[in-house]
Amino acid sequence: MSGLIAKEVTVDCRLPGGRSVRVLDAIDLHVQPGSIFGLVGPSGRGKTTLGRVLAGLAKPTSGSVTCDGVPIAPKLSRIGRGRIGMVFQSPRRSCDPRLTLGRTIALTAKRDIRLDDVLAAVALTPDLLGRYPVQVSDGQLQRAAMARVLATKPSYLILDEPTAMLDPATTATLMDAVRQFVGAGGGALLISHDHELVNAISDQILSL
Ligand SMILES: Nc1ncnc2c1ncn2[C@@H]1O[C@H](COP(=O)(O)OP(=O)(O)OP(=O)(O)O)[C@@H](O)[C@H]1O
Repeated sequence: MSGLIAKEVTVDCRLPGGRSVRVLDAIDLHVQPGSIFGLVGPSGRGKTTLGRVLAGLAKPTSGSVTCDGVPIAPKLSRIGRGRIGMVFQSPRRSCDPRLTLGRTIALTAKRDIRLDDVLAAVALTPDLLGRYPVQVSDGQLQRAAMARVLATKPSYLILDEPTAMLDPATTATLMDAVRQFVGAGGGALLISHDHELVNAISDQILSL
């Protein structure tokens, strides 16, 4: 079946002392191609954990994730790996400080990607490409992080609080890029504390 689909995803985490805590309990969700799925909920409810499981970055204790029928969890397939792109809250933590923005984007870009289109989608001007992360603002770096993910041509985007550190103008630019991605047939999961933003942009919302 098409879509990024979680079935009965359960995650238990170990605490110091060996005790285990259930972070996610049999969660189902379906991110359809061409749509935005909003994920909201109070701090500590497991939104990031679920995003990481959906991206294949963390294993669930039980349950499964498939991406257009390809397994992501419990076992991540090689084909599944490239289908999902994740944008994190902090671009400073997700971008290598030793690489210019241009190199950051080019390093994992698909060969046939039109870089100009990707840069235009996030309103990143070419003069910024020669700069290192320390030489740009958080908003500029987050747009580069988004460009890096778009340049891998994912089928699905998972955005974990991508606008938490950004001003309204940069937030609008990033959300426009998400709408454009979805308009071209991609599916997006937007994790955010910002209910107003999630309500405005999402086709479907799950509250954890
Ligand atoms: N490796 C871990 N070991 C133990 N507990 C963990 C681990 N990772 C996450 N947790 C716990 O799982 C719960 C969910 O964390 P998670 O970061 O997914 O929540 P969240 O909803 O994204 O929170 P926030 O909105 O504050 O980012 C938290 O209570 C956290 O303490």
